[in-house]
Amino acid sequence: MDVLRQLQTFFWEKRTYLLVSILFLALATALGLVYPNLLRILIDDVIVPRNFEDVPILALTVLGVVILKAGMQFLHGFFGGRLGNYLAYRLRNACYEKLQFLSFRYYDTAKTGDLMSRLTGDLEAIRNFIGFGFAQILNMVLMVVFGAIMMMTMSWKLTLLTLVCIPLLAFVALRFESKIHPAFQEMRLALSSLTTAVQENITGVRTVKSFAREPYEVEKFSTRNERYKTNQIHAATLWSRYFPVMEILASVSVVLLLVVGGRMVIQQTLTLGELVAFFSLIWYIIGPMWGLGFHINNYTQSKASGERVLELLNTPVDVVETEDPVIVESEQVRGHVTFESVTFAYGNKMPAVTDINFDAPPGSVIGFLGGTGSGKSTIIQLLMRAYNVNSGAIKLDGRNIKDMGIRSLRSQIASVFQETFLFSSSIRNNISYGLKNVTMDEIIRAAKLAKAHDFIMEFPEGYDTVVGERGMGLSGGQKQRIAIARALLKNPKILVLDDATSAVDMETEHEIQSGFQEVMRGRTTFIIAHRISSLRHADEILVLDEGRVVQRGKHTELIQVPGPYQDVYNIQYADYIARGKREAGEQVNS
Ligand SMILES: Nc1ncnc2c1ncn2[C@@H]1O[C@H](COP(=O)(O)OP(=O)(O)OP(=O)(O)O)[C@@H](O)[C@H]1O
Repeated sequence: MDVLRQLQTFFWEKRTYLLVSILFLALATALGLVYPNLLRILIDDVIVPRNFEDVPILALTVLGVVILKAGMQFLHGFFGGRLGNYLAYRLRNACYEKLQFLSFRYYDTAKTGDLMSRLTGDLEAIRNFIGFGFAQILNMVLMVVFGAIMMMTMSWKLTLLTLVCIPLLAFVALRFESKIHPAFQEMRLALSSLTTAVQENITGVRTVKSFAREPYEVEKFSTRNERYKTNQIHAATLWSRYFPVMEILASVSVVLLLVVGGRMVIQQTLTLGELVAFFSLIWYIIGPMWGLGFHINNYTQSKASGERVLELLNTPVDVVETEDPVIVESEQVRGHVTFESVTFAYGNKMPAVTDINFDAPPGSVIGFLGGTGSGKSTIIQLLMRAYNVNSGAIKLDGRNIKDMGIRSLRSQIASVFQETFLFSSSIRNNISYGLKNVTMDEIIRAAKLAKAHDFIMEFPEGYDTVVGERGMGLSGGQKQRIAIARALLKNPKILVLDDATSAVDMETEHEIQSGFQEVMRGRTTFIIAHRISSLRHADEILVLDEGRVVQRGKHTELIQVPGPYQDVYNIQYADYIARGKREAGEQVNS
């Protein structure tokens, strides 16, 4: 019920839809009670006394009731549908909004398939239950109550006899529910693992093919498909057993009624019309019992779905703004970044970075070098406040970034990451992503600086070329150049190049970097690179190892001292150094 109470806030505004929908369903149910009475009148007052002149009026009454009932049912469906759709619409928007604001920490462990199923299957279950299921459960109660009252007015003895069968029917229905519910849950899990297999296979199709793992993938899918099939067959078997059992039980009550009711008619304590009316009323009692298992199952499933959706909506966001965050305008920002004894760990793991200190005055270039997993990207993530630091402080223009508005901070930073994400839209939209009122000239200028203009113009549709999901149809280097153009267009005070030129060849890297020299002017730039050629012009280079700064200084200083920087230099410049030595030797010899 707590789930319902929480969901209530999402449809409370339209609660009249719920009330009206229930009201019309109750009216339709009440109108249904007219049929058995009409039958009674037909037999007792028309057929037996042979008053056939009343037949047309009775037929017209039946027609009127049918039309009226159909109208009520339509209105119930109409308002129920509106309510369910309104709720699903609000929940979908709320979930999507939540997904936008959830912290990076959440996404570190989130599963795409699971999130997708919350936004689709679970929302659908909630929509159905609030729109229809809830009213149906109330209606079941109404049918039993209305039906029993009506029966009482005819014969209390027969009514009690009918009601005696109810516990038995309810018992079977509940037993069925307790079996079908886990079967359905198992089916959902099996389906989820099936869709995950498909999703991962499509996403990782290149890896699968390069390892020639197609037969293994087919086998994996087939096993999961087999599990899904077995679950479906199990559920179908349960269903097919349920109905005959319920039918037999219901027939037993019908037989009992026939025996006892028939005797009462013979003894003239019940009219024939009343007995026939009783027989049609019995479905008012048995019908809801048949549906009991289904409705309870529907309720528990929707409740579980509601919990899953609410769990997402109630997930705490760990990076939050202070009560009164400082909002800085781009024009006021100078881009002075300082890290003061910053230490940070992901979850309960060992710190990813420990005691990081540096000062990056406006317009300076800071380079990071270090082996894989040494903490370079983590430093950048912390600067963007993707995570809160565990200790120490990160400052922008002397102000701790945790006191700043998150949007205001991030809008000062443009990043180009190792992995480029392009939206399935035109190249133009991808370059101008997140920016308003950008002219085509500005886009072209940024693309030219990123050395992307020429290859874009080679496409027949130029900047209007639509790139597919994950930037299909473009090479790694081309995607990266589009991402660089996107960052340059943002015109930020702080530029982050996280292995930004890793996917382009040396020559293009050189070209892009000469473009960078121009755009980096006046911006504080952080460069993460594996190639020394990308870092040699930095004002300060920090060499990291296992999250700690092990060397720092300028390129010219670092190559002089033995240490990791010199080692990397010696490896990357082996040819160059050997050539230098050869030339020096030749000069000495000559
Ligand atoms: N999202 C995350 N959740 C948990 N641990 C993480 C996460 N990201 C990185 N780490 C861990 O933090 C440490 C530093 O990782 P980081 O990505 O900063 O290294 P890096 O120097 O940028 O490496 P690379 O050059 O391979 O990109 C590693 O031990 C890594 O396993």
